[in-house]
Amino acid sequence: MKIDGTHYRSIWREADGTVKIIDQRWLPHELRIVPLTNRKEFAAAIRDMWVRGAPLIGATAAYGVAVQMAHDPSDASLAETWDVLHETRPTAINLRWALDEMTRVLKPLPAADRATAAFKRAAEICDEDVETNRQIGLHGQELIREIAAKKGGGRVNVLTHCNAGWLATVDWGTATSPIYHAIEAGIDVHVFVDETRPRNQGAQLTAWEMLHHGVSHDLIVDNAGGHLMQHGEIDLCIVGTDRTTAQGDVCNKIGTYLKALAAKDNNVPFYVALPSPTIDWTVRDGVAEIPIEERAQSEVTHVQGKMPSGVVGQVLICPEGSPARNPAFDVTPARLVTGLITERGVAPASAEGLAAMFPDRAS
Ligand SMILES: CSC[C@@H](O)[C@@H](O)C(=O)COP(=O)(O)O
Repeated sequence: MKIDGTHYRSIWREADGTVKIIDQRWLPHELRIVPLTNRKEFAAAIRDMWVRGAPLIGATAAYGVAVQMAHDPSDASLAETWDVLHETRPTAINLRWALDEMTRVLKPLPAADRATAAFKRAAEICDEDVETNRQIGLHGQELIREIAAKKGGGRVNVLTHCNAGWLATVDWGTATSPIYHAIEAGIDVHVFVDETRPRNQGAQLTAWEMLHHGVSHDLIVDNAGGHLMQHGEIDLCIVGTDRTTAQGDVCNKIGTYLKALAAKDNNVPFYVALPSPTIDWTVRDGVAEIPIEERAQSEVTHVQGKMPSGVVGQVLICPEGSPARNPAFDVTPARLVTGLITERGVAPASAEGLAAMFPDRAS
């Protein structure tokens, strides 16, 4: 997407072969672009969230494998890279999907051919992600159009959680793609952006995206969504997902489940936008089977912001020494999900719905 007239993807390869990312830890205060040059840096970039968002984590891992293949294309190196990158973030299934895909392509090749093939496949994974998200946008746009029509062409109010925007993918975003497409199609859309504690991806990233793309929006605290729904201020919710099970349970950023409960109680449609690599066909019961990443206590006890001095830093917001818990994701059961917006269309959130949409993938 464009920032101040320049088109960016969240990850790309320069003509000289260097892989670059937007270091998202500094947004919205600074647009910092950094190269990732070796496996250690790729692992740190994913673990410490220089990049984040399930599809972008997968794309970054793919390039991480490619950079490692240029350094050491042996079988041992390929296998070790799978392990090193896979352990960085346990919940987003796109990470495993991308590592498996790179291994599938590279394993049968002679070592001497692996680096070239790896960069080619990583670039394709990025391009496929962009096209997939574009398709998600076109399907999701129709949902927004239907609501606008029901409102006699009135403004459609969308609530979103975390950042499932272009920064979380290679481009377009998942949850934001329907919004961007609807706006391009002339539909009047307003977005309520959950701040999304603890790391505030909504406040720092989604609000930044909305601002730069001229999207009408309000930043809200995480606890405001239910109140706004009770008062008819939300027409639909669209969120992303880090892993959706074969029966349609949706794992996403912590707090998503509470929004889905509030939506159900207020008859607000609750949609989840996802590319097919985010479906984990090997699991059914999301609550029982998906590993939930527990992150550092400091993400809860501190918040990051720009100080009056202009320095970006962290401040303690609780008594020093108070312990904290920090589960990074939760699971919204399929029964609370109105539909899954995929690149092939909108599927009911059920085993049957997903199997009918992806007969070639479901087992
Ligand atoms: C298109 S991104 C979907 C999800 O990955 C997104 O909603 C989310 O939960 C991101 O979490 P994060 O911890 O920032 O990686």
